[in-house]
Amino acid sequence: MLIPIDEARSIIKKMPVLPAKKVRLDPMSAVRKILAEDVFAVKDTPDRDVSAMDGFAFRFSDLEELKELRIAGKLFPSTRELPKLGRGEAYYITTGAPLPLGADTVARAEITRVVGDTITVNGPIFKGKDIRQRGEDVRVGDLLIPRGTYLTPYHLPILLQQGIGEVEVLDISFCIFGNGDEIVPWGSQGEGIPDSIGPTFMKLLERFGQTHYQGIARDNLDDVKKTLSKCVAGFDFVISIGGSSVGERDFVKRAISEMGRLLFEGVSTNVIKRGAVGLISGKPVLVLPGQIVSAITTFHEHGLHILTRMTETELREFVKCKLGSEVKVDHKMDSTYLVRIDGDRAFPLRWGVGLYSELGRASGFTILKRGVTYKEGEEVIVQRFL
Ligand SMILES: Nc1nc2c(c(=O)[nH]1)N[C@H]1C(S)=C(S)[C@@H](COP(=O)(O)O)O[C@H]1N2
Repeated sequence: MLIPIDEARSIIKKMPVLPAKKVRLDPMSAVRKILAEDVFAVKDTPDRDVSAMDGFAFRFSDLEELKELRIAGKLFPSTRELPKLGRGEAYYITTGAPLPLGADTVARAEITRVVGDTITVNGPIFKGKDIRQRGEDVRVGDLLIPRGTYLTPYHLPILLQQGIGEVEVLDISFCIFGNGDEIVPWGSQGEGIPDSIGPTFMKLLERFGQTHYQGIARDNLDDVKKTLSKCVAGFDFVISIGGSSVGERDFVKRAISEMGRLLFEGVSTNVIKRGAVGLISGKPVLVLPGQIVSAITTFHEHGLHILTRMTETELREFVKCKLGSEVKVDHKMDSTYLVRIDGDRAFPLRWGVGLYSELGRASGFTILKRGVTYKEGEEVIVQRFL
């Protein structure tokens, strides 16, 4: 029986889930994983007042009064002992070097003139110029990266610069398998249709932990059950692809019912309608349809919701967009549409469950009500793809 999507959502909201596993990794290894803790700054950045330019550091009031300052020494980023600035003195300083004690201004090299051991400044200057203040970028205790963030190489410099040696990231293990006598495992040389959906999830889910490819279950109840058993025994989250419909050889839902509990077998929303959710030995089993657009959208609808529950962190991203063109929903049920987001507009793409060509263009999907004609510019909620 197909149930309304709201009912499926409330079943997922209430289903028992085991808490997501986590692991502490060094920042380099944590890139392209999902952060499982808030990361706070452990030090001010910069950790002291430093020069923003190559030039000379001095007290602004000395320059105003004396016009000419005496060069008392040189300071580099490696300088440890900070000299005290005497009256009328300036220090040669390079970018990133700490200021001498008492200095409040830097004049960059281009506007200073050096004659012997003195300098004059010939250019715009004011108190505080070209200094990066301690804590200007980050202060101790600031929230640097919130949990749930997908760590990218752009997060790496802040972690490294802060000297943070380890961060906690999600470490959920996924077991992924396909169903169908016509399918051959991805990468194999045999005759048949190579699995193109399993590998997609292998890559997509890496950010949540580890992914394992269990290959293809043959179209018989025994093999589907055997495959499910292996997955459930060794992994936290099981993803079955294909064999989700009502064909004579679609066994996966029956296998789940016999081995555990099928929480729902489908929803009355087109494209994602055959996606189902079950539990075997406390492990979630997500049944994805064997059509690429259906599989991806169903994963985002049900799978990310389950992961959000397991991690107690909202992993889904919803955005309000204006429809880029009119959509007439002339299906028998509410329907899922791929969209491409451009600015604040969501442009519907071609409709279909297996349009590989559209997936690469899509930013996410929206679910629209049956029988309704949505006008261009009308607001819709889009769930963004990972
Ligand atoms: N008779 C029938 N066939 C059907 C459907 C259905 O609802 N009824 N669903 C279709 C949809 S929406 C999808 S995505 C695919 C799922 O394919 P699968 O069984 O390989 O997972 O089956 C299609 N075939």
